[in-house]
Amino acid sequence: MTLLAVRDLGVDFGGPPIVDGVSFSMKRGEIVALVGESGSGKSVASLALMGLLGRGNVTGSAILRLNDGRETDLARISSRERRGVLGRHVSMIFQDPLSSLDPIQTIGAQMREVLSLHCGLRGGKAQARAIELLHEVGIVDPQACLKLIPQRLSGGMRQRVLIAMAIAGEPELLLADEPTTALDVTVQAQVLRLLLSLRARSGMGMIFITHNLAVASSIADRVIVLYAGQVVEDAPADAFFAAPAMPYSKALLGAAPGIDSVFGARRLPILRGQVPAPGERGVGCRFAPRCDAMRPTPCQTQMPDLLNIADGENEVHAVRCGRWEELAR
Ligand SMILES: Nc1ncnc2c1ncn2[C@@H]1O[C@H](COP(=O)(O)OP(=O)(O)OP(=O)(O)O)[C@@H](O)[C@H]1O
Repeated sequence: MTLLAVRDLGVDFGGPPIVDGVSFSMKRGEIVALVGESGSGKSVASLALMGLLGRGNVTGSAILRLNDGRETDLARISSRERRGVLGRHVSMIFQDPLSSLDPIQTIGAQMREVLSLHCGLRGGKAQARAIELLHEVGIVDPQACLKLIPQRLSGGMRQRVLIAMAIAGEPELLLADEPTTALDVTVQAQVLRLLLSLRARSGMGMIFITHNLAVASSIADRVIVLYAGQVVEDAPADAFFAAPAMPYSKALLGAAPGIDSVFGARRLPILRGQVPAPGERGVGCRFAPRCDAMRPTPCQTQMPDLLNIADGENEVHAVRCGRWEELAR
């Protein structure tokens, strides 16, 4: 069953569009990795689809189907509605847990605030639930942790605390923006395992933004590649890692051998050239200037559509390349 349907999402801040025509769907409980080089629009697209950008900057829709069957368009949500949705139906965690936590308040005070806001719990009930949540995210001594300020915790512990806060309201959708990037590799693997176990237990869907293909292959059911503000490939993770169809995806994977677990974690390899800035995109394929398979026609003259090339009727493996069929032979 569909959890989120993003249609034709676009973002501009008064200049040329930063993100345009982004469409994808995700199912309940699915983990989608949103990958792409720096500047490809991952953060801007995800803020837009969480309703965190001004409505004047966003076009298109991001329809979230809530557990109770109601639907809400996150891209067009009012600030009043947003207060009822954030924390309860959608939650977020970011790369740097320290900047997401208040440095002078104890973890206990911050967790009680979240539990009061999103779950209506106060006093002893909030305390008990905070302990339960910290326990759930693998903190060995929750009572001691509640008394500490964030500075006293390790990076991995802080990220666990933030995850505990993010799941307090039992959201249907968690957006995780590079949540393991600042952590060392062993802790990174622990946090990924934790997120996988939370998904298994709660059925929460996740959009996982990452630069790191090893992380994506460790956690994702589906991979969506963003390039210069557009989706260029959207595929089940198995198909993506076995046989990517878009030359950009092939280049990324080809330049990052041995992707099989987070223990071999590395960031996206550097390909020649750069992602074109929003004002510097040509009329054709945006990857054409960097593509080894580029032909002047159609690559430079025509923007390829995002085409579903999956065999099965209900499957999606979409690719934005005018030559994908030739290249697959
Ligand atoms: N508030 C803003 N006003 C104008 N341009 C912006 C704004 N925020 C981001 N951009 C531009 O949007 C483009 C995409 O940025 P975004 O942060 O979404 O990329 P990203 O893929 O998340 O990169 P990274 O992985 O480095 O975070 C960049 O060219 C950036 O300069």
